[in-house]
Amino acid sequence: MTVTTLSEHACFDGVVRFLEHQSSELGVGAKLGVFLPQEALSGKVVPVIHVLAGLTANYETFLIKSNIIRFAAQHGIGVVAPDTSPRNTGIEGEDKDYDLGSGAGFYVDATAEPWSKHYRMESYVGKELPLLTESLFPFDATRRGIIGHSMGGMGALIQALRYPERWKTVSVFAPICAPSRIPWGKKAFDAYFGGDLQKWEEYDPTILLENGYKPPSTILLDQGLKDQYLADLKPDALVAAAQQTGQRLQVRTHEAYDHGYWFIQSFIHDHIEHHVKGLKG
Ligand SMILES: N[C@@H](CCC(=O)N[C@@H](CSC=O)C(=O)NCC(=O)O)C(=O)O
Repeated sequence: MTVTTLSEHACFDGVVRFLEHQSSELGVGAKLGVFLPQEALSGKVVPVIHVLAGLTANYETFLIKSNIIRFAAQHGIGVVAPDTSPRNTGIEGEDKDYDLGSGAGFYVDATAEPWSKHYRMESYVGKELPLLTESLFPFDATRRGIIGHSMGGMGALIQALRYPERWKTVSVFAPICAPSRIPWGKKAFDAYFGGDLQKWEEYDPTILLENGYKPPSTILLDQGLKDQYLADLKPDALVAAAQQTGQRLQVRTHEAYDHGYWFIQSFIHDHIEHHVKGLKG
């Protein structure tokens, strides 16, 4: 397996490294970002948090814009940041829309043509990437957390609900909670799954909760009330599903905040504390 280092940057006494490798799940070259805290550079095995970004973002966005590294460094936690989709697959129209194709993989394994060969982000972020990064760095496979924003929040919820054995802790910022009911989700699911409505249900966090899927630990969800996409995110549907099934979901709303990374920067420290309790406690 060849992994190429694209660049490396000292940061908070650790290192941010951007890498590229040939992904077996995606069938194309894939880029990612990694933060290695000082402890990991000295060979100590550390907990790790994977971060899933939203539409139009890439493998750099969350690391650069969220301020996560300051707090991950304080607690000696590694960070892994994948891209938001495969790139350069050759699928016609892949780069045409901001909400479908490149930059918009929705963290699902597509089953419909022409997407199914390369658009396998669920397996990439949930299986291939943890194994790859844990083979390269001293990241503890038994102490993995996952954070997501918007489309990535949906991805983090799907991972935590469908595969609670993979993750110990989960938290989300302004996630897409009920994709099968909103325009972004309908467009993506129609393309990636076609008319297979069973798949739509399997990748809708609200329906997963309604159907009794359980997260590994309490989900922390932060939502700004000035979020320009609030009507499409539907946190109330997720809350209702969690109440109905008695699932562990802690929701915090914030009057003044919108959808962007200024909001994430303002609360990322609480998310890291949430993960520290579960991963190091
Ligand atoms: N640019 C689009 C809107 C895209 C957008 O707002 N993306 C958000 C996530 S939305 C759901 O997944 C984001 O965080 N983008 C990355 C960033 O760096 O801001 C449009 O043209 O309307």
